[in-house]
Amino acid sequence: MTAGERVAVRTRALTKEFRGFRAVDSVDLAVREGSVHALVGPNGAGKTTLFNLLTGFVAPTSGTITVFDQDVTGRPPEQVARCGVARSFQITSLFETLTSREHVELALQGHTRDGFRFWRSEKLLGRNRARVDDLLAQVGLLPLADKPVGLLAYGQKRALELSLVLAVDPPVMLLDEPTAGMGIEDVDRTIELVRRIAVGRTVVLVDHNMHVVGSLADRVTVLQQGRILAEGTYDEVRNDERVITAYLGEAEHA
Ligand SMILES: Nc1ncnc2c1ncn2[C@@H]1O[C@H](COP(=O)(O)OP(=O)(O)OP(=O)(O)O)[C@@H](O)[C@H]1O
Repeated sequence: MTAGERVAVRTRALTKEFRGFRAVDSVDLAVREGSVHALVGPNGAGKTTLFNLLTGFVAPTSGTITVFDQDVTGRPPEQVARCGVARSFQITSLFETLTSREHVELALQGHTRDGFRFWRSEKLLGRNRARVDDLLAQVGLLPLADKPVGLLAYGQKRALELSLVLAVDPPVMLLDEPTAGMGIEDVDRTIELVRRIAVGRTVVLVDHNMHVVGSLADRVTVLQQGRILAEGTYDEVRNDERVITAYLGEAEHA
């Protein structure tokens, strides 16, 4: 099997019940290595729950999850992360008084386990500094590296969050609504950013914005009431009658 045909993340009959209610119902998902795979669906379709299952934040009721053929079913988040899966968060979780540089330094230290070493060699500090600069440059924040995060614009904070996921250098990156709450300019900048950082990685993306999904996703899985309703390329799923009906239903309901 060549790279690109390998499956990075696979679920089989994955199910999560909350007091008898199936939020995720028998989901068979195969995310190909190197692809950007979007999870979409109307409100309450189970996207966030599936996302939480894939990262170990929620334990499944039944079914299995494998990462590069390694069974991670029921493993806690830190163990899933060790298998190469890192996630971003929808909710801004930054420290307003720390700078972007300090955030990335902390993320790198946490990742490399240097966090609790009070003495660190000049060489190590120098190496980390180059890496911090590189990560900040990748997300366009190097010129603002020493500004307290509280003074950054919303889109810049979201870019910083992406750099914190990148610091872990994960083979599989899960992005939860990276463009939520953004204006159109920031959305387009974030699309470019995700496209760049997706090179050489597998990305699972949840986003409500169909412009984002259409621009980035190689493959789209549409969920409805916890089940897979349709799957294919963006063009395939957006022309699928069942998908149109599901979204129209939601619009009418709203
Ligand atoms: N901890 C929980 N306890 C009970 N029910 C839950 C819990 N988490 C989610 N649910 C329910 O499971 C269903 C799927 O929710 P989920 O948040 O995964 O959907 P979603 O597709 O991410 O929706 P949205 O687009 O609105 O974020 C919903 O009906 C929700 O109310």
